[in-house]
Amino acid sequence: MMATLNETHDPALRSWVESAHRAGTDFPIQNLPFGVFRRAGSQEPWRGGVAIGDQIVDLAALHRAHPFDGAAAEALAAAAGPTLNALMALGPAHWGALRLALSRALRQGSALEAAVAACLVPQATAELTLPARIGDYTDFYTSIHHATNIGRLFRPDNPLLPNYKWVPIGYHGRSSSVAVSPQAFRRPCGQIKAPEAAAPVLAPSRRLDIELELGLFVGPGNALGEPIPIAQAEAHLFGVVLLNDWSARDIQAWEYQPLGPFLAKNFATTISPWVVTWEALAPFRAPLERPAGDPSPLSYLDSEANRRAGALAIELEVALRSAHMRAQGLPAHPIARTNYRYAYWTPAQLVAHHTVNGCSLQPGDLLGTGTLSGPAREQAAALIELTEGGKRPLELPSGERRTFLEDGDEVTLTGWCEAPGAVRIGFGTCTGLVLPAPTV
Ligand SMILES: O=C(O)/C=C/C(=O)CC(=O)CC(=O)O
Ligand SMILES: [Ca+2]
Ligand SMILES: [Mg+2]
Repeated sequence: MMATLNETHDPALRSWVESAHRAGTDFPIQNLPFGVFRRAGSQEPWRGGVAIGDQIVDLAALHRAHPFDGAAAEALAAAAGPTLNALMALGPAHWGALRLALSRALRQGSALEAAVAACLVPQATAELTLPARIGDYTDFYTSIHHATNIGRLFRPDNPLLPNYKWVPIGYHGRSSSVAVSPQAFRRPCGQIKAPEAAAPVLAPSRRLDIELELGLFVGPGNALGEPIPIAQAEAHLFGVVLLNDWSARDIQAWEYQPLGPFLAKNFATTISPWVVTWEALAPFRAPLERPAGDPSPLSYLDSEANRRAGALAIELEVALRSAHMRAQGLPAHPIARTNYRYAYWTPAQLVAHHTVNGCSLQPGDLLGTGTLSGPAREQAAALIELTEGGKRPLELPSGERRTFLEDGDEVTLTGWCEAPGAVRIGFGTCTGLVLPAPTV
């Protein structure tokens, strides 16, 4: 089941919220992403909101005004609380009804203009928190370019493992350390063993890296023991955020065999606060491109619809700003640019695979796509690839050089979608700041 184009995607729609039409806005009326917010510095309850232009529609306040009926009203009630789990649990019919009702209410000429205008909060006065209580977090490995590049560094003799083209590889991550942007976190300490050393030491990571990913928020779950067929997989996806899977490469290199990443990747994972809904992404679907000669996936991972339009074209960028650059007033410096459409496995395949053994997903679970490197060198989505394992430093506009992250570095991910006949929509930003390690 794939979200299809409808009146909410019409590029001709105009909102009475003027900032929704400013050039370059991430949040035109065709987007309408969901988040959880309150006024900054207040003790107000957290509640759901929808971004439009530079404003937030306060969904708790709107719910009290009872503007909608039926499924839209039920979905609005579910979105008024301190997490979006209840909304995510409802499924595409409810999500679509609420999106349509909000789109109509925000259009020029709407009879609900005054009622909705009374519920607007400027984004500049708000703080955002995690959109959902994340029960479980899984991180996949869907870029074959990343898998090949990093595999070459970790396993020179065997870069791309033979299972890669058959099975969507992933690992179970840790939801307790997923936080919303902007996140400041301490450089992790861990066991590190230099190649020539006889024994490891406990020390702050010196190879702290980023991973530019997307996060998929699960909607309705499946009962334990009941796989989700690929044809229904997308009905279980609520929406998409930017995700930075901060990674300590020196800790990782020593600990990861044979069970995979553990403490190298569970000290901080930053996501952007606005969840761009699955339905808002309908104009930006793309075919799944696989090199000729690659094996066809097993049938539970394959469908005509998935081959034709299972991928998503989302443009992604990483920018770095050091403490020195901030002091000099220099803007963040783009270091990589890529696109989600290069992924080897689609979101529907990830859902079908994750549940094929009967594993249950629950509303608010988070699936990381994996590092989204593209085929070209400047499309590498982690520093370990961009700098060839730390051998080719990047030059920053401040004159500094970087292999891995230094204390005080701030990394910002951005993402957006553009297509002919559609209005550009964006994801906002996902920013994290590296603080010095604790003393150990
Ligand atoms: O190939 C490896 O051993 C390690 C790979 C990663 O560090 C990447 C990982 O977390 C999955 C991903 O982001 O693609
Ligand atoms: Ca990752
Ligand atoms: Mg992580």
